[in-house]
Amino acid sequence: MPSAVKPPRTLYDKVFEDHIVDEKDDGTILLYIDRHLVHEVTSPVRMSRVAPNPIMMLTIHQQAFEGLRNAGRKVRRPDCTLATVDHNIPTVSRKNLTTTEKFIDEVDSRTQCMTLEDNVKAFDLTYFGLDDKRQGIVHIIGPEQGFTLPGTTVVCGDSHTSTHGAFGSIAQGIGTSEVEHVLATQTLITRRNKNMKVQVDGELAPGVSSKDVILHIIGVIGTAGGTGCTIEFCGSAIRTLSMEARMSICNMSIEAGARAGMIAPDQTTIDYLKGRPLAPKEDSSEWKKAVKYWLTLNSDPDAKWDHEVYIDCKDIAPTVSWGTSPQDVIPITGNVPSPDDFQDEVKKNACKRALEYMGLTAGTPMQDIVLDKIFIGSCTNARIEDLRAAARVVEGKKVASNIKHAMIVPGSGLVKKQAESEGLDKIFTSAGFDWREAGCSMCLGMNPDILSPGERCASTSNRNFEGRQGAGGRTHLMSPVMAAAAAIVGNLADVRKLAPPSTSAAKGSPKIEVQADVHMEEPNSDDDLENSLDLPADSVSHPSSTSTQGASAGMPKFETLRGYAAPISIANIDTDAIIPKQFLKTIKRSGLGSALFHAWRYEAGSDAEKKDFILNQEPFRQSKILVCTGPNFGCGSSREHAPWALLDFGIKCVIAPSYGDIFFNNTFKNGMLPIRIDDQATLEKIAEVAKSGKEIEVDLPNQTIRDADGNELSKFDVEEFRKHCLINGLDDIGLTMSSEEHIQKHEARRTREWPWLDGSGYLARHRKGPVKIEAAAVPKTNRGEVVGEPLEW
Ligand SMILES: CC(C)[C@H](C(=O)O)[C@@H](O)C(=O)O
Ligand code: SF4
Repeated sequence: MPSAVKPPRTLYDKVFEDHIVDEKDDGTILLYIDRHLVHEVTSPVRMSRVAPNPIMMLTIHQQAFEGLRNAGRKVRRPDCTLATVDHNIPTVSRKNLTTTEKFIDEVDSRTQCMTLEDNVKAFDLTYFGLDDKRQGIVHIIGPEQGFTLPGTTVVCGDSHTSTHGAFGSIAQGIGTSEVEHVLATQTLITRRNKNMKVQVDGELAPGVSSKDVILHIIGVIGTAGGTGCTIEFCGSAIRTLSMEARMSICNMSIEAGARAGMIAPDQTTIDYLKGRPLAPKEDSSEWKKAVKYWLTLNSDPDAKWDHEVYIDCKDIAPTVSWGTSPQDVIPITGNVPSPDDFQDEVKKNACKRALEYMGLTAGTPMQDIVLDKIFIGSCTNARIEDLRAAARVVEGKKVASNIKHAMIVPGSGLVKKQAESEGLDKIFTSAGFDWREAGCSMCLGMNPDILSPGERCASTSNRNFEGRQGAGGRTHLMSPVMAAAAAIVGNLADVRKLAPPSTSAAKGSPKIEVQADVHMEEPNSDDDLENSLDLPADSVSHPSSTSTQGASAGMPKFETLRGYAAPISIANIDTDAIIPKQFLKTIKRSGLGSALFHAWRYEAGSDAEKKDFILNQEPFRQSKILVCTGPNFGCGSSREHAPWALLDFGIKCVIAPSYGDIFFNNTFKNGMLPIRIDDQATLEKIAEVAKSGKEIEVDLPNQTIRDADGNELSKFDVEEFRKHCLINGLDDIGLTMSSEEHIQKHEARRTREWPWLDGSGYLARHRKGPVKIEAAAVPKTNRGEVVGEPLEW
């Protein structure tokens, strides 16, 4: 008889299993999503709908919400969806704010924000707009409001969704196609991640914070170290950290290549959640039931790990980045490394390239590096605790005269308000800092806050990619106290020499007097609520009479692809490089081919092509395939604009040793095929054929790559479900729609076992539970044609 005893499981396994709606034999899983955060950049755009019949190729460019409208679909769980604007918005004073339209000067940014505003009204979603003091970076406001809860699944069209894993939730970034899928079905088609344990033990030294811990970890395991994994951070050092510090760590799991990061909930988690507006009411029976469940969420002692990493705190110093990848880190006491310090060729070349971009000479002491700008902000480090820690360093001192601009950008309106109530704004402004409104700001510079070419910045953000904070800009990543110290000294600096050393990460460490926490505010009445949400009174009701029947749209089929293949040999090509941020302001998915690899393809500030870039040479201008011999292609941001740009250029297939997980997923959603070839010699052989300018053939049905004469170059693996969808041009949403019964069953269990997860939006009291979707028996295009065989879940 099979034993009823479950094998030992990890925290991830436990939460994952509690969300499985349905599972297929090949390991494809339909996962229920408890919490969906939405922002303006990745929600308006919808994948192009392409009719499967090549003669009638019809491409319709729709917005995500527009796609729902056209298919007669609703947002299934408005009560589990929370939207805000953060990436595009100016961070200048909002004193004169009247409307978004008048406030945002830049046309494309304005359009993106206004499109979201229209959509949240039409679909009845909770929205924190520019005039709402709860507005802020999406990963700051979720936890702040108690929207993020332990044991939940959380998604957002944003890679740093990993932040929310600090609560013991499975929190993953998704692409725009998946955003639409979640809006329509409240589920995600996914697979199990591998389990990786990163155990950090010991005591953090003075001046060392959680940011140093995560930078150090990434330095050790590399930016592809966590590929395919959920990392659980554990160990005595992690246990002592505050929730804010844990969030900074989980936030950068994505820079470690992981799908998600998690920390088991404990008393610190529970204390943080007490009284948050969207958490169950303290001392209610729901709260007690929730706490009991939350405390069961930890890894069993004998749980099996796919990878284990052990870190001793005594090895962690205040850490800064020197290069253009988050793995390029070094203690502040070190010197700029040299290519000769690296053994393998790929790393030597990456170092050479990074030093050139960063304008650095090997051997220079890090503390001799002179700065131009300081940025304290971002979803990694713009919480109240970060600002308190930075203020302690800055108090009574002045920003160095060589610093052109030092900005503090709080993560949310409530962080800003709290900081002001503690007088932190005064400390910063007296020192010469600019005190701004909440938003993503110079973390990626989609708004006017950017670096000019050649400018060097000490930044508390999470990415130091080429051009990340502005074309030609140079970013050094570090903790808030280190950025504060750098502002005062004018160079990269060691905070331990400057401030009374303290560990900003330790629980209960703030030395500044804290007034009542304004994070707890909740609207008093429905009128208040409707005013602050900027919703017309009648919009807080009720499903319209629109049919919920969803016709599924098709995708272009992928069978055999023959064409020129462009060889590239760079490691860690991030999606910022594939398509820089200035091209993300579109509400369409088309026309992005000209922006592909923009900084590498064109001379700075002009349309003139760089002759040596492969895609500017014949016959590679006509490439249909890209062969990248460096690992971790498409790492970083979740922007689906990256596959859209490749596709629009004409590239439908990428061959590489490994990929960023979100990029890998996004390609399939667009009818593209990413192939993993992990044998380097085989890959080099394919790249050689590509380089010779001869065509290559990728045969998906037979999973074979051939040269132009039909000789086999390699076999490749592809998951059965994905292959089936590609060959038949199937659209995921249509497939999931046919699982309505399973979804309803899960929702009934959810209401029974985890009642606090229902109706958690502020508008819940007006709502009557999930919006029912009806099964579409056979997937169809939005013009009614059947696409491929229906696939049962
Ligand atoms: C715009 C968004 C897709 C992106 C992300 O996913 O990370 C952004 O937040 C970033 O940090 O680059
Ligand atoms: S990484 Fe930067 S741009 Fe991306 S969500 Fe966080 S703050 Fe915003």
